[in-house]
Order: sequence, then structure tokens, then C-alpha cells
Amino acid sequence: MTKIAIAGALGRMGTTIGRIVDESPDMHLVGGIDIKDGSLFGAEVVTSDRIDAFLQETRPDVLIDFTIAHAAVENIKAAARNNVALVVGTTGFTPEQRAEIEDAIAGTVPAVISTNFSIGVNIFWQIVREAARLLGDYDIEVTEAHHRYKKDAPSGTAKTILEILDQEVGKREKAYGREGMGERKDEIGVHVIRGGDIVGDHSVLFAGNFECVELSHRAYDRAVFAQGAVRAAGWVAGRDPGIYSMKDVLGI
Ligand SMILES: NC(=O)C1=CN([C@@H]2O[C@H](COP(=O)(O)OP(=O)(O)OC[C@H]3O[C@@H](n4cnc5c(N)ncnc54)[C@H](OP(=O)(O)O)[C@@H]3O)[C@@H](O)[C@H]2O)C=CC1
Ligand SMILES: O=C(O)C1=N[C@H](C(=O)O)C[C@H](O)C1
Repeated sequence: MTKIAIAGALGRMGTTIGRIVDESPDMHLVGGIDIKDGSLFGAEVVTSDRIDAFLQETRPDVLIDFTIAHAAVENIKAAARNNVALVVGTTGFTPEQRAEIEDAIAGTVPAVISTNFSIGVNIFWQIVREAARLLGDYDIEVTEAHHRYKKDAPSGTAKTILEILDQEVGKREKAYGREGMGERKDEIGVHVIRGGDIVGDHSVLFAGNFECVELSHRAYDRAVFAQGAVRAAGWVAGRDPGIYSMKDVLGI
């Protein structure tokens, strides 16, 4: 039985993950933390200032964090202090925050960190890598669309796409939207859409002369991210300390 705690327990992802854990025969939801207190599928949710006492009392095997970057940094440090394995889905970390996280985790606990826990996106990233390797001299444009409540932009998934493109075609300038007069050079265009209840769309366009290749992924329900995060939690418990990716979890 893997004991799970959720940070951001009352949020969109936290509640979706809570339901999946609650329905899993081999998992037990010990509770959650959030900016406000409450309950999730009968488990207590306490405020984040009480995280150390909460982890010591409930002794989860894994803390799953889907909060907001500055909160996640503190939650990750607390999990590391209390020897609790991690699954981190929160996006929007600055490079400094990312370095703080890596320092906290180094040599202490195992952690799966991914900007996207859906199986489809993890396969999509590999397909984008292969396309970039073969079509690196085409013009490249990345587009993402999310619901009106998403705070960070571009999405974590889009930033991972940009890292993959940098690795395959060489580091190129990024044009975050375009306005006014300008000549296209070899920059990568990045376009962000926010509206309604869009769960998460990502596309990469490779445009050449007389042809385009467009790769895209669309999530219809955030359960796809939650299922991946719960799968990662089952995988990470008891591993050696270090940072793992969904590629490790899926064995791809
Ligand atoms: N890796 C992946 O596969 C995915 C990643 N995400 C990422 O997960 C994160 C959460 O997304 P989502 O669930 O939609 O967002 P929500 O805003 O719905 O959920 C976040 C929750 O965390 C709470 N919170 C805010 N500050 C703190 C704090 N200091 N301590 C504890 N809890 C806090 C929020 O409270 P309040 O609402 O009052 O601010 C809210 O209840 C985002 O970074 C998003 O990009 C999302 C989907 C998939
Ligand atoms: O905030 C979201 O909703 C999502 N965030 C992740 C991201 O920033 O890439 C993953 C997914 O697209 C949904």
C-alpha cells in the first residue's frame, strides 16, 4: 500500500489526483495541504504552514505537488527534510527556483519531475525530437493553448518542447508573439492562447516551401495528467535519491 499526500489538494489537479488515489486499491490518501484547509475524499487538508507537522504525523511515502512555483519550492524542501519521495507537476519555475529544487533533492529523496504527466505528451515529445532532427532547416513555430485560469506562460510542456528543439536544431532565438514590421530569420516563434476551459493543446509546426508538417497533442480531460502522476507515485516510492522523468517511469 503506497501512502500518498497531495500538495495543492483543493485545486483542479489536486482533486482529480485525489479521486484516482481514492479509487486505487493499492494506494491510500493520507491527506493534503493547500493554501486553505478543508478535506479531500475524507482525508484532512491542512494549510501549507503546517507541512512539517503534517508529514511527520501522516508519514506519506510520496508527496504529489501540483501547486504554484513558489509554493512548490517550499513543499519540495519540506518533503526532502522529512524523507518523503516526490512527484512534482507544478510548472513555471524560474532557473533559480529550479536550482533550489535540485539542491534540496540531491542525495536526499527520489523525485519524478515532469512538465507533463500524460503518456501521450511523453510520446509526442519523442516524435517532436525525431521531426526536429529531420526537419531542422524548416521554419519552426510552437503554439500552446490552455484554460483562462492558467497563470504561467508559456506552459511547462511548451518550454520542454523548446528545450528539445534547442537540443536537436541548435539554440535559436525565440520570438514570443510578433507585432509590427520584421523579417523572419531562423528564430522559433512561440504563441500562447488562454481561454475558456481548454485543458491543454500543444503543436509544433515545421514550415518549408510548398509543404508543412504539423504535430499536435490535445488533452480532453486533466485525468490524463493525474493518471500519469499517480503512476509515477507508485513507481518512485522506494527508489534511490535523485531526479527522474516520466521517461524513466514509462521505460521509453
Ligand atoms: N505536469 C503536469 O502534467 C501538469 C501540471 N500542471 C501544473 O500544476 C499546477 C497546478 O495546476 P492546477 O491544479 O490547474 O491549479 P489550481 O490553481 O487549480 O491548483 C493549485 C492549488 O494550490 C493552491 N495553492 C496556492 N498557493 C499555495 C501554497 N502556498 N501552498 C499550498 N497550496 C497552494 C491553490 O489555492 P488557490 O486556488 O487559493 O490559489 C490551489 O488550490 C500548475 O503549475 C500547472 O501548470 C497542471 C496540469 C498538468
Ligand atoms: O496548467 C495546466 O492546466 C497545465 N499545465 C501543464 C503545463 O504547463 O504544461 C501541463 C498541461 O498542459 C496542463
